[in-house]
Amino acid sequence: MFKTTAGHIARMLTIAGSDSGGGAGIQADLKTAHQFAVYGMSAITAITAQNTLGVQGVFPLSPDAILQQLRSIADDLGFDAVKTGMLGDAAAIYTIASFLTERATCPIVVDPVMVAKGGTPLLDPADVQAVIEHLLPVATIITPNAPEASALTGIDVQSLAECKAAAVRIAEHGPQMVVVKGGHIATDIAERELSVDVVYANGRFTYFAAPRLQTAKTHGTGCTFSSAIASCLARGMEPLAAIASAKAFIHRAILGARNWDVGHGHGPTDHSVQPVFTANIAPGMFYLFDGEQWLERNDIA
Ligand SMILES: Nc1ncnc2c1ncn2[C@@H]1O[C@H](COP(=O)(O)OP(=O)(O)OP(=O)(O)O)[C@@H](O)[C@H]1O
Ligand SMILES: Cc1ncc(CO)c(N)n1
Repeated sequence: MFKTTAGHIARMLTIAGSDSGGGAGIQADLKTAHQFAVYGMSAITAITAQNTLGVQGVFPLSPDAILQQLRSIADDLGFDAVKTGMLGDAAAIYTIASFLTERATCPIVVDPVMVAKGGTPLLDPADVQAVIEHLLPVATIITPNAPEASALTGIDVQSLAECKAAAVRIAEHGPQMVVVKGGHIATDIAERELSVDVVYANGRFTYFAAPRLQTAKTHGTGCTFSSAIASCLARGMEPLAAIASAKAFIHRAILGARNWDVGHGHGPTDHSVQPVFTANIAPGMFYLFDGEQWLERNDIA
């Protein structure tokens, strides 16, 4: 599938929570890295007892346990990109942000995980300010969903216009690129129901859209998307091309699992689908994924 230079394999480190159900968190991240032919490593921040119906328990690890994992990885294996997911609380955020400031010289994708799909908090709501003050400044790319973009900005994000406004506000805190994901927002463009991810960087918006899939099998979509971006960055891809590849991958992964019978609630996605790559992504354009390739759509920009 992929060719890697002899002796070299791109390495991606995920700093996130464990999902016993296997569809989100560390498990989704490592399955995704593997599918992009990237070597995956993990520093676990918390163990969750979780399935497709919800979260039954959350067991945070101490900042020291998190830091020791990070040091073990940095002292020996190294990494070409980092992704952060569920971090739990402000103490974990300070520890991880200081580690990344001292030891990471590679791209960092921050998925500011706050609440699981069923409504269980995965970050103490009082600690949103720690994300803003400590995590946003170290992020190369941040990938909030609509409720997370609302929590980070105070803007009630329910439409494309509000995604754009929130992206500009979040960028003021330091990340080089902001992706406000459209999974929670119904967007009708040219009479099609689309899931549109809004990307903001260097004063310009770029849009990645795909048809909205009518399915409840969306457990872990955000984790899969952000770890696909980090995997592509680890491979040396440009940020916009990495986001396009991740969007195509999550679209295919949702499609791939729509007839699965795994669990009784929000089922997981299929991480075994093939990635799709494109090199020709220009900032400022609107792109639509048709399941096979990206189409540039000037008419709906
Ligand atoms: N029904 C859908 N059809 C097509 N794409 C979708 C759908 N739901 C989500 N996506 C895509 O999946 C990616 C993740 O978006 P989403 O907003 O669901 O993240 P999330 O809420 O953080 O996910 P989670 O909390 O389950 O990990 C985005 O690229 C989004 O456009
Ligand atoms: C561990 C974990 N991280 C992130 C999410 C968000 O999907 C989840 N449900 N569980």
